[in-house]
Amino acid sequence: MWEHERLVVRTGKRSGVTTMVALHSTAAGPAVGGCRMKPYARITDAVEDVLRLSKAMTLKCEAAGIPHGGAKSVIVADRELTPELRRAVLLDHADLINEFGGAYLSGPDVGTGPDDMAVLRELTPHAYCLPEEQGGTGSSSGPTARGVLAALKAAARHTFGTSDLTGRKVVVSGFGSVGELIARGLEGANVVVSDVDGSRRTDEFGWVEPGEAYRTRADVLVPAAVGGVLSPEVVRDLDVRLVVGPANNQLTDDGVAALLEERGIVWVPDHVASAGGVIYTLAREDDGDDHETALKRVDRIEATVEKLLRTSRHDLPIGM
Ligand SMILES: NC(=O)c1ccc[n+]([C@@H]2O[C@H](COP(=O)([O-])OP(=O)(O)OC[C@H]3O[C@@H](n4cnc5c(N)ncnc54)[C@H](O)[C@@H]3O)[C@@H](O)[C@H]2O)c1
Repeated sequence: MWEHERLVVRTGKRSGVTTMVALHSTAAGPAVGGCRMKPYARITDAVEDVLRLSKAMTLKCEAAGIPHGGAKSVIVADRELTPELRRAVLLDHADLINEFGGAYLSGPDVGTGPDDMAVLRELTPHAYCLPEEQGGTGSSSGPTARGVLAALKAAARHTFGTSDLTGRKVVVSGFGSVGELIARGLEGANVVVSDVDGSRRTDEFGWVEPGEAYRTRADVLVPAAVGGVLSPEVVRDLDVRLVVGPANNQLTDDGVAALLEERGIVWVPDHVASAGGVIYTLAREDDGDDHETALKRVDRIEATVEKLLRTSRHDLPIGM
């Protein structure tokens, strides 16, 4: 069923590169969502991605109590982007954002960062998270990681009877900007990390090869890389009691939530666990909150998760 308000795909006049915006919903307010830049095997894969991610943003805003709807944009990086071409693509994308007249507010996502937002801002006011020296709040990875740790606290209390993870084995799959901060925040835990990029390996934490991360016996699994990682086959082999992480759209389809539940694995939906970044950014940039006040808003994810797990069907005895 088609449930999006708008999907616009454009080939940029400066760059010749395809970029797109999916507006899922503006029912609650202007739609927010990051701008993802990556290669896709087929253009239809990019369309599928932008549609799924934009819907997840609506769910994320709703769960976080933010008066915004969900959207997302994708830049199809189907060729090498020299600095000049990257700039041209971003300016083209800014034109596309302007076509939405403020109904779509963009920020960084996988493949883009605060410097890219500054380029967008040259042509559109609807870009968030500019570098701090340019008056923005910069990368949202810190608040996102903080939100995941808040979710983990509530989920651990629910699953293990205590939020203290001392001695518990935690696998963090995706040792990128958010994954690294989560790993560092897991004080006392036996943290094992994994990444397709072998250069990310460090003596600071244990290491597991990416192919093994989802089969490793542990207490907690933190998906912090890409989406679509929890398929029926993967869930069958999971050997953990709790899954909570920032990766967007972790399930290959909604039915996988029931499979997790059947296996007695507590799963915190990613749209709840990963909301720290958007909560913090809007608190600072729209509401004018100071840093500490905005972080307190992020910390409320703990209470949200506590309530969710108390009332959801996931509230079942652990069967492992
Ligand atoms: N950064 C944020 O504020 C934010 C907010 C909400 C959600 N998220 C989501 O969290 C996830 C991580 O975001 P990030 O900003 O840390 O991204 P990132 O690009 O900094 O890190 C992702 C890491 O995952 C690794 N990776 C990619 N594919 C992998 C695989 N199959 N197995 C293991 N590792 C793999 C990459 O090499 C990289 O080191 C993404 O799914 C993102 O959409 C991020």
